[in-house]
Amino acid sequence: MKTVWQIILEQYRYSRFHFGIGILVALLPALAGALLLGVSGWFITAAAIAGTTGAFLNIFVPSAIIRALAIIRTAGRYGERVLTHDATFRFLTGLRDRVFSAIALGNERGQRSGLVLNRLTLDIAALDTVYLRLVVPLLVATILALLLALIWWTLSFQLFLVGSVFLLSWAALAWVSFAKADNKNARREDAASDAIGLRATDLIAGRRDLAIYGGLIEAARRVSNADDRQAQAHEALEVRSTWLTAVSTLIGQLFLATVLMATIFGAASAEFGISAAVGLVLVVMALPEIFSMMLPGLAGLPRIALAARRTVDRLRAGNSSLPVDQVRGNDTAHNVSADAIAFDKVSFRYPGATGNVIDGVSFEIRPGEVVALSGRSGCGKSTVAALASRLLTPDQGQITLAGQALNGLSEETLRRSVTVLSQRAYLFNDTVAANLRIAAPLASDGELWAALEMAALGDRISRNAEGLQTILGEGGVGLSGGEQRRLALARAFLTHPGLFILDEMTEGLDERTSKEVLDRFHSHRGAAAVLIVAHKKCELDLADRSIDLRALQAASGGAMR
Ligand SMILES: Nc1ncnc2c1ncn2[C@@H]1O[C@H](COP(=O)(O)OP(=O)(O)OP(=O)(O)O)[C@@H](O)[C@H]1O
Repeated sequence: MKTVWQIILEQYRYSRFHFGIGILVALLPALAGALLLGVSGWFITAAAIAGTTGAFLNIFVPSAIIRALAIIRTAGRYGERVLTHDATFRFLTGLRDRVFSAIALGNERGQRSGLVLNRLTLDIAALDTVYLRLVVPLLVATILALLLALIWWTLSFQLFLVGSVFLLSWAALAWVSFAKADNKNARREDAASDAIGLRATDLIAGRRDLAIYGGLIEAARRVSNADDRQAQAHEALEVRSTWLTAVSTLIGQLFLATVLMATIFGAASAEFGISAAVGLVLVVMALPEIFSMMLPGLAGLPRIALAARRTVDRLRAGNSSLPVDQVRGNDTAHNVSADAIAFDKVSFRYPGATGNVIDGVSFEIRPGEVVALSGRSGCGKSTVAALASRLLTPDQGQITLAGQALNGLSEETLRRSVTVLSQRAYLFNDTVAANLRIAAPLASDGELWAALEMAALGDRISRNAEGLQTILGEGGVGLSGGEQRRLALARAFLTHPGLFILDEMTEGLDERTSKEVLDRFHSHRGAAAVLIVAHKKCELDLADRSIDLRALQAASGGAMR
């Protein structure tokens, strides 16, 4: 529950004004609603008594008060919806920003994207309710309870005693919900939801292989099992929520009956008048409804706690991975006399691995030079490429780009200075132009056509009636593997970086197409230096110099894979 408090505190700090005004405005309709019932009850009874006894009763003041309270309640409800939702959405907007940057900085690298997306959606939806369903109703109920206790105290000690017992019963119910939240079933429901997402994705993405090897039914059964587990956990949480509502309703009804008795005795012993007694009973009638507003928040606590813990972890990891000023700095990698990139005794170990995959590696690539990185499969070539583009951060040693520490560069400078071309270049479900403008948002149509020409894709795209506005399917469907790679090449040409990193760019292409794509790249890369993770002869042929990573590791005395 500590992390739930942390999230509440974060929201309070994010905007104290919106946090406070939401609670104040939520208090108005609750207070006006309770008073409306009380004053109406008193007024109707007093009018009835005046009618039978012929006593004088000023009907104008109470009527005006009733009308004013009705207006305040209606306007307050509207204001409450607007302001509490506004406070929540403002906070969530800021939170999403920070969570997305934490994910972008790679804190959940290694986890499958479907899993990250599923958790992110569930977590943000759960945190959505913290202020609206937990903080606001709990504070409103507490403030009203204190006000009522004060009124009872001034009217009758007996009434105060009875009222306090019931208010404390509700407080105990809220405390038990906090202290004994059903975290086990919340975790079970969460794990089952993850499993459904992952298994369903596998089933859909791998349906061809599953059909070939006869695994479709088993894969479907695994999705269905996860669904059953989620339903069981969900049911257990719902049973708990139903119990909570039942106990709260029971407290409310007992409360009403007891206050009714206490006021009857109070009126009978002339402690207070009959009209005031009816008013008091009606005020109390409003309480169960006000207290029931906090039930959805209390019932959802286990899920909220899970989401809060994961979000706080993400934010912590995000803060520790790269200081914000490094991400947003306005530095430039422009020292033309320095090497395009230099590794100095760089070591890296994957989390959970037993040893360093890269161990004390040093090499440099001079401006304009094309260097091929070779070595047997699994020796760490792609890891070096990921380190060079700061997708991974070294555990030891230093990497410099144009003489500046890679770690100290802003994200913007880094992405302008280094372009990575890999076999996984993703093509979005959007127009050709939009896919290209990811690299250069301000590029004109003419520049896009020029880049397509350089990548030998101009003819293919101009054959479509829509030209640059042709929609590509998800993942670039509609273009062949070679054409998709060329589109990624055109996108890269729009960036004009100081260093290109080619990691298995021609993977999956035949020798002829690979050579064509590489030749295109070579003749239009300009003055940029190139680091190629080389698997094919045509990639080695392109290079001015070749580095054998295994030999390099052995020379530095590092581990040999
Ligand atoms: N995310 C990861 N977590 C843990 N280990 C990893 C991860 N990625 C790669 N490895 C391990 O690190 C080692 C180096 O992987 P890397 O992909 O860099 O090798 P490579 O030389 O590029 O291989 P290939 O030529 O087959 O593509 C391998 O043993 C691999 O299993």
